[in-house]
Amino acid sequence: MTTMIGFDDVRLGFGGVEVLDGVGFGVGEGEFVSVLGPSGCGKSTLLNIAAGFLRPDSGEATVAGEPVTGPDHRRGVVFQQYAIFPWLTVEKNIGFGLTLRANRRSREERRAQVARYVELMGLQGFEKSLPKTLSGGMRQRVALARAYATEPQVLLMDEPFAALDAQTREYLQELLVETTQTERRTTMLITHSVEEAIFLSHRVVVLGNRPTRVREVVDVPVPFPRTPESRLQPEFLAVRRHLEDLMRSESTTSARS
Ligand SMILES: Nc1ncnc2c1ncn2[C@@H]1O[C@H](COP(=O)(O)OP(=O)(O)OP(=O)(O)O)[C@@H](O)[C@H]1O
Repeated sequence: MTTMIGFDDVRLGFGGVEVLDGVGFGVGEGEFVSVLGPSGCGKSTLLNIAAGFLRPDSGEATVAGEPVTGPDHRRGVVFQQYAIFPWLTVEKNIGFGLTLRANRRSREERRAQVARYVELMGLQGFEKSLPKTLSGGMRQRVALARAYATEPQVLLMDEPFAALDAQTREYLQELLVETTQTERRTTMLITHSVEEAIFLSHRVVVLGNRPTRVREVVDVPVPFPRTPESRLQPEFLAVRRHLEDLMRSESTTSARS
């Protein structure tokens, strides 16, 4: 499998405190990989390195085989806080990336692409709405639609559902898992939720405590298509138990140190 997102011995510290201590793993083409780890272990830092917002002290991140040296419109990023423009309507937000030079499309293509992602994210009827009139869950659907609409090489998602209530969060996980089954974009997702990581991913990368390395990479043998019932399958429950044990042992280690 071609590696689309790669971390090779990535090290980074802040003000003399070592955070990432030689992190290495890859995300294959079309793969969905979640990154779990104790609070403050450097998950967001890792994502920011892949996005080109931060440079490692040593080691390298690559996207599609090229070293990451700075931000690039071919990477779609979704954050916890709504990364959408409050002054643009839903459809203008979704189409925004398609007006930029790197991803520019004709007006017709833009219209078709926006309509496609409005539909995939269930935003029909809200095309002309402004973000302030939408619920938190709908705003995140706009952010996802905008990230997908440019058909990026890779998608990088940092806790996209963390600010949402439990029910909305589950609904968006279901919407995202459906989308990934039709879109197959290489995706790296940062999350605190074991359940979310399993439900969405082919594999889960577990990071350890600072100074941080990869503790384990866990395959998720839950078949696709995934549905709400997948959460009850024995394979799902077995992976959940394993990941919860790993996370628990990491938090015990950190409490002792
Ligand atoms: N720009 C920065 N300057 C100084 N320290 C930073 C900076 N960014 C992150 N850190 C520190 O690096 C460590 C890792 O932060 P990061 O946000 O990547 O962790 P995280 O695993 O995503 O955390 P959480 O799970 O709490 O969201 C933390 O101790 C944080 O305080």
